[in-house]
Amino acid sequence: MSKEILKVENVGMRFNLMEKKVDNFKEYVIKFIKNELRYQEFWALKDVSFTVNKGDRLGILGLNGAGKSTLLKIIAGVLKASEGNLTVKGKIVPLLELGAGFDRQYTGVENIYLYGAVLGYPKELIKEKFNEIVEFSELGDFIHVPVKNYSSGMKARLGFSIATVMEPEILILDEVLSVGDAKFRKKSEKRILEMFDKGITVLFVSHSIEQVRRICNRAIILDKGTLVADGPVEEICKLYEEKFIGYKLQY
Ligand SMILES: Nc1ncnc2c1ncn2[C@@H]1O[C@H](COP(=O)(O)OP(=O)(O)OP(=O)(O)O)[C@@H](O)[C@H]1O
Repeated sequence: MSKEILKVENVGMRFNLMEKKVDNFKEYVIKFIKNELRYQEFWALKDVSFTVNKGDRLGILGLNGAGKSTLLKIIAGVLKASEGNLTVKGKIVPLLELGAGFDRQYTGVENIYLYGAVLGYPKELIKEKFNEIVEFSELGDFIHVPVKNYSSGMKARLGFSIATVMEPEILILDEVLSVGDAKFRKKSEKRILEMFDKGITVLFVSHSIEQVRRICNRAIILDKGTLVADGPVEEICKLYEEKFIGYKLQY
């Protein structure tokens, strides 16, 4: 019998958007004191419900601004939902904005420990996996250089190497298979595919429908913050191509 690992129930996310533009912090403070700040409510997600079973590889489709990243951030615990419930039964590793958690002043070596701690890995475990992380990142001597001197691809490579060295139960991938150069992309996709063989659960956001078809067994569609379809990957991708993109892609 399939085991439920994630349950999203009636989740909603409200952002408060400033009605008028505030140019600087001083103006913000003055308006705040005078109680002149006016906000407009914006629901990025509304009443979203679905469940994910262990071993499911769920693709999340939707046009720009549909709410995909917001949903993943809520599941990862980066954002707190304004309403609804979330039940997670397993260790999550979110690959959202790779390297976003790095401290620019510190070297790659120092950031391995820092970022590892952010992901909840014990220090001993990071020590044990240290060489493997450095080797996979292919940064060579740059591992001793402050991260502020890295290119964006180098940061993403180090972030990916740290986050995937341990095996999580749920892996969240937000457009991360498109980072780095072609060689690293191939290598990172191989590492992810190896994790799949071990029955890992995956939540996957990509604008590449071809990649969703290749990686996922199930998919959902978000449209302006609402879940509008949920089913087997082929059926949902076809629906998305017809109803949202307006034509069938060649792949
Ligand atoms: N911190 C925030 N404050 C206000 N609005 C936000 C915030 N974060 C996201 N939004 C809004 O929520 C909506 C959903 O954004 P989200 O990034 O989840 O979309 P997405 O489906 O991931 O889009 P894309 O495909 O372009 O990455 C957008 O309209 C966005 O402007």
